[in-house]
Amino acid sequence: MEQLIVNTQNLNFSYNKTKQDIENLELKIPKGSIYGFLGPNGSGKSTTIRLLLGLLKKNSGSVVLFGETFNNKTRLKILNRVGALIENPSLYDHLNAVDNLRIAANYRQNIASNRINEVLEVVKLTDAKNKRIKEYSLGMKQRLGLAISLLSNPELIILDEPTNGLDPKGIIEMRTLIKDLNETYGTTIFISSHLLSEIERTCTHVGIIRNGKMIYQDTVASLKASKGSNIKLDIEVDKPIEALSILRNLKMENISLLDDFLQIEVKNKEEITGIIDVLRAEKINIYQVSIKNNLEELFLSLTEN
Ligand SMILES: Nc1ncnc2c1ncn2[C@@H]1O[C@H](COP(=O)(O)OP(=O)(O)OP(=O)(O)O)[C@@H](O)[C@H]1O
Repeated sequence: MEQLIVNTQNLNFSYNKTKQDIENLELKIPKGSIYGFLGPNGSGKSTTIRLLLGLLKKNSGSVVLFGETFNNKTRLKILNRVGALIENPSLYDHLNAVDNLRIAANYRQNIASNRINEVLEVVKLTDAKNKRIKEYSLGMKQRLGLAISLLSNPELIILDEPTNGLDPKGIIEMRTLIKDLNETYGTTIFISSHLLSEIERTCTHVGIIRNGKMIYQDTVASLKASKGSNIKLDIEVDKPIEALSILRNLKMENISLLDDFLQIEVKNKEEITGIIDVLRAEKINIYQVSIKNNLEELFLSLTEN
């Protein structure tokens, strides 16, 4: 059986009596996975992370990390094996990366002096290590935050919305870094996001949370397999009503019209070429053909109230 790095059982928490913010949560993060924790805003991702790190006190249930139950006695021992980046890292703006890392290292136990250069290398900030943080981009700050969380060589890294606010370049750099850490060092990574596309690209496992309840938990491959095999298309044409009747005359099913778009469901990609050929032969101008992301639809249907 696969080893679980994080395992919560019947975890319950509420900020106040008016509502249950986390309800019977069973979070299961396998060793060596990149686990994406996905849910809309306010679904309970940050609260769960705070419960895992002992920053909030649960009402009931248990939190087991590395096979050990989290409590006052085991807290420090467990947290020594965890690195976390939650919200924006707190950095000293007027100091450079090396000094920031030195200060952070002083708060931790037994960090070897060469570890600072090692983590800078891992997050690809060696060339910028002497620059002051006020000259850093948000992406560089996030990577330095990650470097700080790597100082103690953690077996588990927890990242709360690590790509929030980053530009496309910053997002790609962070994504690559996460995958490299997982592949090179076997680090288990827990990453929260409200973006399915982010999780789909980076993660091996996924847990979907809504209103504090886990509503789906499996591998990303299983989630993709459950989306169904039909392909949904939107085709924008100049004469939508004519195009609709041409295709209906061909006995095509699953066609409808929304504004100037034909919405069609086909069984395979070859059918798409066939449809385009028929429409072009009838002098229908095609402006765009887009394939809908079925996974996105599945996520929405899972998370909609
Ligand atoms: N300090 C707090 N006091 C009271 N309620 C809170 C507090 N922090 C969060 N909540 C509530 O708890 C629920 C879960 O919030 P949480 O921040 O964990 O969600 P989230 O999934 O991380 O959302 P986001 O993506 O917006 O960060 C929400 O209903 C939120 O309003």
